[in-house]
Amino acid sequence: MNKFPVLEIFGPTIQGEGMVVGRKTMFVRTAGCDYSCAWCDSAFTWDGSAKEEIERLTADQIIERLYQVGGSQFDHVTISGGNPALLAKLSELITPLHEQGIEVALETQGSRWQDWFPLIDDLTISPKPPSSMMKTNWTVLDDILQKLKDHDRLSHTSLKVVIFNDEDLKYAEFVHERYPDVDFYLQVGNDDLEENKPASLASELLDKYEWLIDKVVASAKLNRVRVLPQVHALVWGNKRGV
Ligand SMILES: C[S@@+](CC[C@H](N)C(=O)[O-])C[C@H]1O[C@@H](n2cnc3c(N)ncnc32)[C@H](O)[C@@H]1O
Ligand SMILES: Nc1nc2[nH]cc(C(=O)O)c2c(=O)[nH]1
Ligand code: SF4
Ligand SMILES: [Mg+2]
Repeated sequence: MNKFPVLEIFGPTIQGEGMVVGRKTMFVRTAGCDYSCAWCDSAFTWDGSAKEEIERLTADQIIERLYQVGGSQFDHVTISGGNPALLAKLSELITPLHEQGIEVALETQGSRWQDWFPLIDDLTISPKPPSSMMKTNWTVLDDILQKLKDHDRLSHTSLKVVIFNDEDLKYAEFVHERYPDVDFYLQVGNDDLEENKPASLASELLDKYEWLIDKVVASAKLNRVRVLPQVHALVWGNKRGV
């Protein structure tokens, strides 16, 4: 059995972002990322600061832990990271979850394809805008979306771009024009990752949400789109494990 690097297993909570926002879910957060976004809200998964907390678990052990933590109060698991798409054998986790009637979602940035992507029920691909300081490999992203289309999985797929500034909005317009058939989400960027008073953060983020809504409303290139904040950040701030 393969062992997967896991940093957190938590929930049930709600999915705070994107295509299934509000859905009651458990989270499995894997360690390691091929990116290092300037504003990553989960940098502990790749910057070495939590390396003592990384556990190497088999799929069976992850499922056992999910039930220990979540009881029988869940039927949906979201795999995030880090970049879980670095892990070749995740079907070992996804297939048994499906066999137990549990739906599986994935959060990834679209830098790597894995042959288990077509198994995912709610697949969020989140290419990174200029403010992240990362560079999108369009050949790879084109290939991922083509493969999902070939597997007839576009109805289970969404694109989600985090927005911090006008340049990011231009990037989002470009992404949406390139993949017009894929459901498209714009998400408020949180640039105050140190704030530990949820109420103060929520008030800042709601101002940014209003700014983003105004910008999207004014864009002729962003029509078949949805605009969302990170609901978990509004409710719990920058707290980990929620
Ligand atoms: C931490 S990432 C992990 C999954 C994968 N590496 C990715 O980036 O898609 C989960 C989601 O959080 C978003 N995110 C990260 N930092 C953020 C921030 N400061 N504000 C808003 N969204 C953020 C990412 O863009 C991504 O959509
Ligand atoms: N509640 C909640 N929703 C989320 N959606 C995406 C998350 C992530 O960090 O990938 C996340 C998270 O960490 N918590
Ligand atoms: S790709 Fe995701 S986990 Fe990796 S650095 Fe960027 S936001 Fe963080
Ligand atoms: Mg998060």
